[in-house]
Amino acid sequence: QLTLDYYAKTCPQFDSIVRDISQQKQTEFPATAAATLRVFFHDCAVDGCDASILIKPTAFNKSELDYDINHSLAGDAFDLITRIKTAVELACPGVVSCADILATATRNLIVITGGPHYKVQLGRKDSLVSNVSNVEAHLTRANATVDLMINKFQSMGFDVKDMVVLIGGGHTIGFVHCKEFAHRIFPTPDPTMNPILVERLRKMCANYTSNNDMSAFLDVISPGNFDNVLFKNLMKGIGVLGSDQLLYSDPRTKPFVELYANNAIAFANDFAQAMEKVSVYQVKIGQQGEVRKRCDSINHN
Ligand code: HEM
Ligand SMILES: [Ca+2]
Repeated sequence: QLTLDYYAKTCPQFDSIVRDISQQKQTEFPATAAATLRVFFHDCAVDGCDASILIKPTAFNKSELDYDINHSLAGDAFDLITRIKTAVELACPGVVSCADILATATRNLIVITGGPHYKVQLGRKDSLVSNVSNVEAHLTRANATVDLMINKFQSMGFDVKDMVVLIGGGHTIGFVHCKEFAHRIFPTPDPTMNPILVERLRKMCANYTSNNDMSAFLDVISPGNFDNVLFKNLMKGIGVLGSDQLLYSDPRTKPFVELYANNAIAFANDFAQAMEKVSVYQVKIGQQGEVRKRCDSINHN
């Protein structure tokens, strides 16, 4: 089973290495926290937190990264994990899994950006496979219905309240590309979006078909701070992502949006608890996995 002090004897430097490099990278590249949190969620949701998302596609294997939703995962996250893995391998070769690095770095970055602390159990093994065909059943798109979202989270063992706190926490930092919300502003505006925001986003995204990089903040008010402001935004009709804004229209999810908008402490506590649960979702232990030599490829023995 997983334990909090898994590396105490075999890699006592683990915590300080992950902490220092996460801090450095976030200072240098402030998009790192959101990038890493999204990669972590996309890893855990597909066959558990086993670093399967980090495997690069090869000529012989279409990996999870070949799935279109995963094309927009940001490079800063992968770079961070490579940096940490390199340092950890120098200090304690062959001991620390990529899955543990990703889980721990994600927690640290949430704390660095102002979010709550939670404990990360350790001892995950890295996956022996990463297959593009495993992704479809587990991740949802920007145009998802609330029914679909509830179903997918339920299949992971998360109830509606967990789902709302995870999505609202996940989307309190980071970016969304124009193509993900273009249908809400062109040609006819989505009536649930505040008209001033519609105008602003229309200007920002005017050239989005020719410039695919155009993006907006998911939380237009406090994009760099890990806080409960996204929930307040949804109550004002200034959510950017359609699937986020729907959480305030559906009677099953609306009460939780209101709860978290009005209670920052409840948000912090419930988010921490839900992330602790995500972090141990379907983890591999013992012979179910390996400690990868490089995080982007499965070991060749
Ligand atoms: C139904 C559930 C969800 C849907 C439909 C969804 C959808 C999306 C979409 C469309 C984007 C924008 C991607 C882009 O344009 O590059 C995004 C970004 C993001 N998502 Fe989610 N998401 C969901 C749940 C979550 C959860 C549970 C978390 C974490 C706990 C999360 C964390 C993030 C983060 C941090 C970003 C910003 C990434 C960055 O700036 O690099 N999402 N999500
Ligand atoms: Ca996985």
